[in-house]
Amino acid sequence: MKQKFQCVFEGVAEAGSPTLLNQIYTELFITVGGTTEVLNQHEVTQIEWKPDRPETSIRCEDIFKPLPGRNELIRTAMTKGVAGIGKTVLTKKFTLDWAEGKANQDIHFVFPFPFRELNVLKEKKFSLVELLYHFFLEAKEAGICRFEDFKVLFIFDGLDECRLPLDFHNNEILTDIKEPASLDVLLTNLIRGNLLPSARLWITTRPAAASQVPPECIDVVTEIRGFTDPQKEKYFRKRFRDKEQANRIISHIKTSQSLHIMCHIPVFCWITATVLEDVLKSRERLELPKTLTKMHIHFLVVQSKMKKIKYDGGAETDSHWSPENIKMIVSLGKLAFEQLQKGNFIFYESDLTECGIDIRAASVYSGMLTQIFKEAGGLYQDKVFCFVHLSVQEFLAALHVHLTFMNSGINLLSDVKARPRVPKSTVLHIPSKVIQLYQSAVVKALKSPNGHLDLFLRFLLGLSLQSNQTPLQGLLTEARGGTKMNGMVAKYIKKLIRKTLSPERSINLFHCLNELNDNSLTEEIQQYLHSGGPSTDELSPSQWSALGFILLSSGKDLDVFDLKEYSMSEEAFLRLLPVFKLSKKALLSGCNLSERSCKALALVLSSPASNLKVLDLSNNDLQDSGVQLLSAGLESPHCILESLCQWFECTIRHFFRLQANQCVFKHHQLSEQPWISRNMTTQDLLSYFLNNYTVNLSGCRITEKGCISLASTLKSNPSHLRDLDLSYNNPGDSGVKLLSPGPQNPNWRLDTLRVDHCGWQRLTRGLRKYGCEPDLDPNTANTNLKLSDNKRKVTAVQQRQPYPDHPDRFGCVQLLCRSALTGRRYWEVEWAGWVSIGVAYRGIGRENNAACRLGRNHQSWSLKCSDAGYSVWHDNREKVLSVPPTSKRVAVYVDRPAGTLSFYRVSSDTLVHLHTFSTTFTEALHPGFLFSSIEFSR
Ligand SMILES: Nc1ncnc2c1ncn2[C@@H]1O[C@H](COP(=O)(O)OP(=O)(O)OP(=O)(O)O)[C@@H](O)[C@H]1O
Repeated sequence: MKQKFQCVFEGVAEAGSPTLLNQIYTELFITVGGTTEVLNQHEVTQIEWKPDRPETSIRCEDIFKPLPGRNELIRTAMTKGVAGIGKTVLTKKFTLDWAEGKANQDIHFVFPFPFRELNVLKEKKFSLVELLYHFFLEAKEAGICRFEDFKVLFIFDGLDECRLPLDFHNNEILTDIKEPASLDVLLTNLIRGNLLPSARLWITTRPAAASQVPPECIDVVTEIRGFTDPQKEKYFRKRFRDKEQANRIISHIKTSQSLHIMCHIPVFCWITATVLEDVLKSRERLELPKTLTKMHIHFLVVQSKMKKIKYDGGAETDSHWSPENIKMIVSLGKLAFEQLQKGNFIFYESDLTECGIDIRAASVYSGMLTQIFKEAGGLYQDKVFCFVHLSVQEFLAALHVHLTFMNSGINLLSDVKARPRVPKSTVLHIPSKVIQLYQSAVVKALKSPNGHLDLFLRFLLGLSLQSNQTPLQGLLTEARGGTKMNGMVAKYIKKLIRKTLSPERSINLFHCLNELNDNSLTEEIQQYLHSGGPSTDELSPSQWSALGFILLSSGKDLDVFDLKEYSMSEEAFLRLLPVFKLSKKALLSGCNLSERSCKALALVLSSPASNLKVLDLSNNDLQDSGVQLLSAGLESPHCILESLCQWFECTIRHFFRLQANQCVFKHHQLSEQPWISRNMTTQDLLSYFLNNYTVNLSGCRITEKGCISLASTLKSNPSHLRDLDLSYNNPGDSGVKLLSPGPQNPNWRLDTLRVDHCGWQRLTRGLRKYGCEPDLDPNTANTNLKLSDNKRKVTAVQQRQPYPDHPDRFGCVQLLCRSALTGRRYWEVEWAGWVSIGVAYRGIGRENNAACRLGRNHQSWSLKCSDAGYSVWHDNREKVLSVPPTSKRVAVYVDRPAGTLSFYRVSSDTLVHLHTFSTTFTEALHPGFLFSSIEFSR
């Protein structure tokens, strides 16, 4: 075992020449939790274990250790992870550590089975013991047969590559390890625990295939999330022993944000290392690859160059697309595609010959194809082959389909019989034919139950970009495609995303849009999360990180991070932290954030990479404890925050402006500020704010308890505080007394203590603490509007109401509320039919013409609601919103001093943000309602 697992084959220069696993192995970030489920929620029972948040990470050797706080033994573990994230390498490292006596020594036998190798036994019958003997001759030779007496671990790597039906529901029950059965029956019984229940099982898979195993068979799900930033660096340092070279490569990677992000996937680190080694050597100034396809194209270019120079005796200046190379790539592409379609990842010599590949030449081309020899004899008397990594097979398969279409006009994805033999020049100029190629690829990929064409699809779409075709010129007769065509394909994909697909599938389609350089990708993701898509809880951590990854690599300007645009939930915030991290301005107002987010925020603020300058945290439930955590981040020398809008709703911008470059502030100006010392505690900092600036603690759910600590903070320092805003809290009489200037507080110089709008209702979380009940004004009501007796309901009716004439009465079918809105106000409206809900200045025109309607002038703002959808109106300009009107309740929130008016859809008590107007309100505002004059509704 030691011998077998100490090497990995990574497509190094010489065929089959190995790299020592321990030399390159870099720790991976693995989290515990998640589900095996990828299809619709209701179809599969969720496994009951919920991930502990923030995520629990575990080490490779601890996969089978009981989870903290749970003593149950883990029989079956499943490790999920996207392509190239390191699943196979992880299982190898686990096995090697065990074989070397470093870990898991309680296990007596480890039997690793790559699914791709089991596939070839599909037709045969074995007993479990025979299967073990077949693959592990040592066990047979040692005469071990009572496996139930030992602690045995089976590792099944690559469930996504499994071509057995795994029919858990209909396969017969098998309990005898000596009874022969088909491999499918053997495996399903082993996994169900009927066969050898004492064994432990470890299954690895790409996420899309995880659901092939019923969730109740899995005790724990772990996810490989790839390399963290320090791990990426470690990887390159291990890879390049020469310190100088490692430094150059690392700093090079850091220059491209998306490349740096992409390197969280180990296989990219490996490809990047191979590509960059070459890029940095060459004198050409190559643009760094930023997408999956680009990366693989570069990889191919590098391999072709290597082959030309090393094996074909070519010069560096010769074209690397020599006739031999082209022939080889065409053959490899054919092999990759044909075998991928069949679901094969291991090939025999005959498969290669069929595609015109000469084995000797193939072994030379070791970067692309690695020979593996089955040492244990048995099944593999022949040489068998596989691509160095599955993603390389998927890329070459896509390249083959692309080249075939571009060079001969044949769509390999269409039905063979339906392939017309049309001359290429004709086909390539028929947009519908080109689109058909991509559409058939999308449909095929979506149909695959285990997502085995997902990556292929991404590559195929990536190859349709002209910019990606340029480095392949020489292989291609000429570059084709165009932005218009790409736009049409993107449109088709977006349509599909709007259908309810599993998150896994939708995410792959987002990846596809990213490959197509689609510039509305960010909006598409926002819309996906907002409407129709999964609830924030339904997405697994890796799906969130995929979304984050797509957003980050989309190349879109993410300077402003407005959480409301994605989802107003703490979960979404924590999951989208990588996107937030890169922003300069973060708008997190009213997003249900709590103390948990403060911890994460503090980490970001104190990170040297943080760009954040403006942070709006108003209307969240941070509370005292959260603010304490946040302060730790603010104290960091790396924090460059200039404006923390309404943090704790405190107006302390002045302080932060002082810290615009806090390093300077910390090291130089500190000494000049006698009241600040380098070791200031959070409490000291708070005192500092309180003593030096106008403080606004409005709407912070502060009670008498909070007032006691405020008072003590103020007392502990000679206070200079002049103005304290405690409005929208519930300090109670005693709290107010504690803070009020008077004989009991002789040091107070407080001129103003604001305690307006206070009361118990202000302790409600979120915006509802600003709740009010608008009172409909009958004097403004149009005569086609009927008010209920309690003035809480208005209905548009055809019969004119006998209202007396009044100068305030509207000619169009609308009305206003009586009381003007002050401060912050929140109300909810239930609607039906066609209604515009909004606010207006009292002076809005009363005539019966379009310009007097809500939203059709500069004096009013409105949200139009109808079954067809929402749109917002102001100054006669309409913006149609993409959120569907799945609920008949909307909420309106006005912060008059801040100049914001927000609309939300209320769905079972949660608010989905629809739109926010930001302006300066110059007059008193009144809620108002406009009805369609044609369709009378409530
Ligand atoms: N922990 C690691 N340390 C160093 N290199 C790694 C590590 N994990 C993966 N790699 C590199 O990434 C490549 C791909 O890893 P691996 O084959 O384990 O991915 P995978 O998750 O099994 O992918 P797939 O689902 O496509 O089969 C490896 O060949 C190796 O070069």
